[in-house]
Amino acid sequence: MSRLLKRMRDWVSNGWNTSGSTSTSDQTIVCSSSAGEVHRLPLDIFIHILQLLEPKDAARVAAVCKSWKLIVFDNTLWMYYLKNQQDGLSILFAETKIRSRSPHTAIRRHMLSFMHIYGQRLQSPGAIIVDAGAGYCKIGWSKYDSPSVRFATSVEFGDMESSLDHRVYHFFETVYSSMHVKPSKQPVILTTPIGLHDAAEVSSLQLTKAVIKALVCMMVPTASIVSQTTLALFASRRTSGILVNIGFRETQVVPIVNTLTCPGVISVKVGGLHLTRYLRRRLRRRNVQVPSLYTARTLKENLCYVALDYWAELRKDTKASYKVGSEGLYTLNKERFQTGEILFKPHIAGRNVIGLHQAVASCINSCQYVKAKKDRNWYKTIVLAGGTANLPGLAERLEKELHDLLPPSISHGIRVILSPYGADAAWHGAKMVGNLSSFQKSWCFNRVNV
Ligand SMILES: Nc1ncnc2c1ncn2[C@@H]1O[C@H](COP(=O)(O)OP(=O)(O)OP(=O)(O)O)[C@@H](O)[C@H]1O
Repeated sequence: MSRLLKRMRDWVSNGWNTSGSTSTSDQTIVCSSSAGEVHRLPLDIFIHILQLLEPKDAARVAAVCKSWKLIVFDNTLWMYYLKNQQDGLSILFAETKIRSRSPHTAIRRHMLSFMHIYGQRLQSPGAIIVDAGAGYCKIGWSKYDSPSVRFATSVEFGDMESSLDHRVYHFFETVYSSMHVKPSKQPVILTTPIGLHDAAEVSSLQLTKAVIKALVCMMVPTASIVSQTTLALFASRRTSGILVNIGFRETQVVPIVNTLTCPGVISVKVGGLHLTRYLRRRLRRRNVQVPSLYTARTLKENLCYVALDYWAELRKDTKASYKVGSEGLYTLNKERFQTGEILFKPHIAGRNVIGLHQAVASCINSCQYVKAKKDRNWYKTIVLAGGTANLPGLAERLEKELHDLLPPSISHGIRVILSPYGADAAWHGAKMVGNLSSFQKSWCFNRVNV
């Protein structure tokens, strides 16, 4: 095998195929004599040898003869190369399921040339992703592994006294200067809703206009604006399911079918900030002084979890400690699971809203008759995203509550899945979109500088 591989590498590096045609006498000699032993190999072994070559070398091998060209151009080889990259499964998912923004123009797999897709992905400039959540903004280039810059969104939207246009412009200036890129060099993907601190005062149309104005002023070449929840679902390699985003100030339960949000979205005004405040209040009641919300947040993120059975948990010793910087060691007991409990019983934190399990059950009831392509039970997959979804035990508890709440005919087969990316789920969904071979053609609906 290694001898054959070496010979193939030699053919490639000696430039037998530089003309790109199979009709020269030299190339005929390659096919009929030097390549003779390769021609006798079973096809799968020949493909395996090709897989050991660099993709650019495999592409050159195609010029040796017609039968090699057929094998090299076949999708099997290029799907292998795509799958073997970092995040290969996500790349294949993206290129086959979300190439087109509209699910109605989905292209069949056998009509795609994966060799072409591979080449286009190499040439793609990627995109700057701006996921401006209500609490935290995550920014990075789509070719990075994860967001490279994070900051509190409200801080960078600037002075509350200045005009909306000015604040949005200031925000994008911060984005580009922190990324050290010129706005005119890269397309941008912006997730919605944009977490402008006082968004209630501003209509989404006003905000969109201000965003487009800022991007035009900055000469951004193209832009794409996509919903956070749809992107978070993509990040778990799905196009249908119920996406539960536990955000900064609220939780959204969003039914998505074949990439489109369908009626039945439920918003509950409980988010990570409420859990942090509740933990701080409970600790103060025990005379534990927590100087800042930042400290409470750190304790929450490092010590809190969700109990599978709340009443059984109360009978256990659940003490655990955590050192917060120079402030010292904090010891939490029941607060460790009582904090997350407000997701299911918001009234204990003084919030007059329904619990997470009730919101999800209500969403399931309202959308279970919507049909998804090839998946009758799409609504039985519930994907948890957002920072608070990282609380250990949350997925198991929600699944248990749903089984208790819904009739067996509906609850049978329900699965609650944790997004692999937590708070960064929307960013990672945007990364899939921004690196697509079809990104600029299919997803950038607006050439903002014309
Ligand atoms: N490991 C963790 N455990 C518990 N909570 C966490 C963890 N990591 C992050 N969080 C919480 O998640 C919240 C922020 O979530 P996220 O970044 O998803 O919000 P956002 O994107 O700004 O909000 P939105 O989705 O509403 O726009 C914070 O309250 C943070 O404390």
